[in-house]
Amino acid sequence: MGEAPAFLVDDLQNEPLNGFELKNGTCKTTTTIGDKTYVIGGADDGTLSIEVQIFDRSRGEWVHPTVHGIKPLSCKGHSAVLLKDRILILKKGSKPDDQIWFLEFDTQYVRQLQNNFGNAVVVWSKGVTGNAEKPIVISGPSGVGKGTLISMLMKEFPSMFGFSVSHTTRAPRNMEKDGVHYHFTEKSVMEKEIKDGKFLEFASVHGNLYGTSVEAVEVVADAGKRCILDIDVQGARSVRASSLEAIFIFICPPSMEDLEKRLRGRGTETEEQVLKRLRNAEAEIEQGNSSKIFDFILYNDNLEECYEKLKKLLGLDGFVTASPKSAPREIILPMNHSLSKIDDKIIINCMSSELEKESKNLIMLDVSSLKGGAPGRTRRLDFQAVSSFSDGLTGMDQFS
Ligand SMILES: Nc1nc2c(ncn2[C@@H]2O[C@H](COP(=O)(O)OP(=O)(O)O)[C@@H](O)[C@H]2O)c(=O)[nH]1
Ligand SMILES: Nc1ncnc2c1ncn2[C@@H]1O[C@H](COP(=O)(O)OP(=O)(O)O)[C@@H](O)[C@H]1O
Repeated sequence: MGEAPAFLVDDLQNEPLNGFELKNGTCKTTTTIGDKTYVIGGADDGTLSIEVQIFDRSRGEWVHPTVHGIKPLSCKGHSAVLLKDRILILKKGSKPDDQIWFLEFDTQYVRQLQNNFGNAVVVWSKGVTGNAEKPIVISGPSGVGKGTLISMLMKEFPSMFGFSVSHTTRAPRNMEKDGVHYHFTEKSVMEKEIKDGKFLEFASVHGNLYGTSVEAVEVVADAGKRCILDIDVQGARSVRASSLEAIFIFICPPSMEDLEKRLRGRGTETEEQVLKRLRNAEAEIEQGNSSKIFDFILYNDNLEECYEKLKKLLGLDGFVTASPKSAPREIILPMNHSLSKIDDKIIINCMSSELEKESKNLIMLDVSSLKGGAPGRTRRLDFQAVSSFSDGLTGMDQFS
């Protein structure tokens, strides 16, 4: 049982409204789900950092949940709306790319963490507008050409794809840069971070530890790009079992002889490492072909042909890189706003905003097609400006 200011308990008991903003100047909101009230907002130490506490009404006590995910930066205030398995948080006066957040309390990922950590768990996930697509997981034995194919894709479509930079305990190769190819790290540091739940997946591969941090995937989504993960079969299996929706592609060599030639030709490994990678390759190819993990298997015989097939399955064949569209209009939610919810539409009534000059004082946030969520960002949010309800919600401007 944790300590929390007594006045909050009184406030909670008197004001059980969802999304209610406590009027005691602490910039907190409360959201009640069953016998639990989630109190979200400024810490009691006077800072505006966003903390989460749960008041268990049936037991009359405070619960301090384990909070996962990268939490939102402090803000001057926020409003909250309860959705099915998460609370939508709209930050006031924050930048457009930092104003929509979700606190998940009953999603698949939360339940998974709850099983691992055994107490109350909540997870933050930022909301991103637009149509960012599912991440792509690429696996295959060492030397098959994964890195080469990924580089080709990122070079041809720089604004479309972003690479998930893994952590590894292996030593950097000559041309590899820390933070670009990998986050090169100490084993003890990485093990501690794994224990703290910072990794989406991890595996021991060819004698070293490799892992994808939640942050690695989130920074790509934040940049509005589609995330590419280059991970081994064990990692792919873990991601498949996680709640991160992705497309899984396995790259196969034409033969073991070709694989050996490529691996030796690359000249980055010692003889001992080459032999270890070749030994592991047989089992990886076997699993890649037989397991149900992968949606697609591509043979990388002729590089150009394989690349064309990869583009085709990603829907990029014949894709002409379009001239950049005019930047989407951005809106900043005003400090002074109120919320209501009609089915899957959140109506934000702006008391004072730029939009008022255009006599558009309502913003509608459509949450009907939300995708993704923790670990990773929550995608497919759609903002629209509405003049008033008398419009019948027609004639709306798209903001995403
Ligand atoms: N599970 C997992 N595997 C990874 C990760 N990053 C890289 N790998 C895999 O680790 C293996 C070795 O990678 P690396 O040492 O860069 O050698 P390469 O495969 O020869 O390029 C490859 O199968 C990668 O796909 C990760 O974050 N998680
Ligand atoms: N289709 C291909 N034919 C011949 N060589 C290839 C082909 N694809 C990749 N390579 C070469 O094989 C080596 C290993 O490729 P790389 O992309 O580093 O593999 P991985 O990332 O899977 O370990 C590199 O020297 C690369 O230039």
